[in-house]
Amino acid sequence: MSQSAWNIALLQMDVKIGEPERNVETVRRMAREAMEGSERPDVLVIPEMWNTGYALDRIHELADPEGRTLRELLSGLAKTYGVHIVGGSIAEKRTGGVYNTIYAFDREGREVADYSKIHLFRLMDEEKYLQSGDKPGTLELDGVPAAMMICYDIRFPELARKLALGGARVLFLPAEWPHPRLHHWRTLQMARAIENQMYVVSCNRVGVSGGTAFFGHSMIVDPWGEIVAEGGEQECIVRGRIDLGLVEDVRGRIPVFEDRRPSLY
Ligand SMILES: O=C(O)CCC(=O)C(=O)O
Repeated sequence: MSQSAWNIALLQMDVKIGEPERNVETVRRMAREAMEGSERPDVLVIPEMWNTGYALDRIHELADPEGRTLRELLSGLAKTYGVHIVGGSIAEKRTGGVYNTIYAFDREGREVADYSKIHLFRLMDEEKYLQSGDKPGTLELDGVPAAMMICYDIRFPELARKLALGGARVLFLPAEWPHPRLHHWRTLQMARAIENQMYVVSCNRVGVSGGTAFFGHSMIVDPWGEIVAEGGEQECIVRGRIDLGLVEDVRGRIPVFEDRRPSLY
């Protein structure tokens, strides 16, 4: 089955640094709230590192071993509500260290994909505490090819292009992106959406942690670069509907992929 449209709900939460249990309660509450009302979402998206925040100096003690507890939680929520979940990213402990990893689940609660952030953000010392993943993030939901990146990854156009050439029609982007780079955040998502003619669906956190203020502005950008939905700076659920047929329409009108000259650059 290939779906023609999705209702999306972005759980733009305030992540409490170093308090996984409180953050679990927030995710449970916001997932429940997202499912209320007439426009039931098809997909829920959660921010980056939502279990721990950037408690990097304690990350080895706080990270979820193999992501076991949180994978069970997210799978249970997906099954209970009959919704796909792109489970933000979590700090998870594996052999070799702590990874910043997205797990994704389908409406039956089956784990369908995982992706560990491959570009670690040196401005926030990630490379000192985290291990980087070594494969791009692809998934399929309702037969729709999609992709996953995390926060800083959006600065790497080569990665988004590779995922689009691989067939992705929607790019999911959990993030913890702070002030003062709101202009970069919005512009980079619009650019990736326009140049790859795909939806970009991001979920950023809000709140202040360790002196850093996170601005939210979770977004859904369509393949023309138009903003379908955008959050403010408070904790909230950002909702929007995406028409998956628009991807083929835009790709047909301006055939960027066919017009590429990769032998020249
Ligand atoms: O690239 C940026 O400006 C922010 C990236 C970031 O905060 C992250 O990857 O966690």
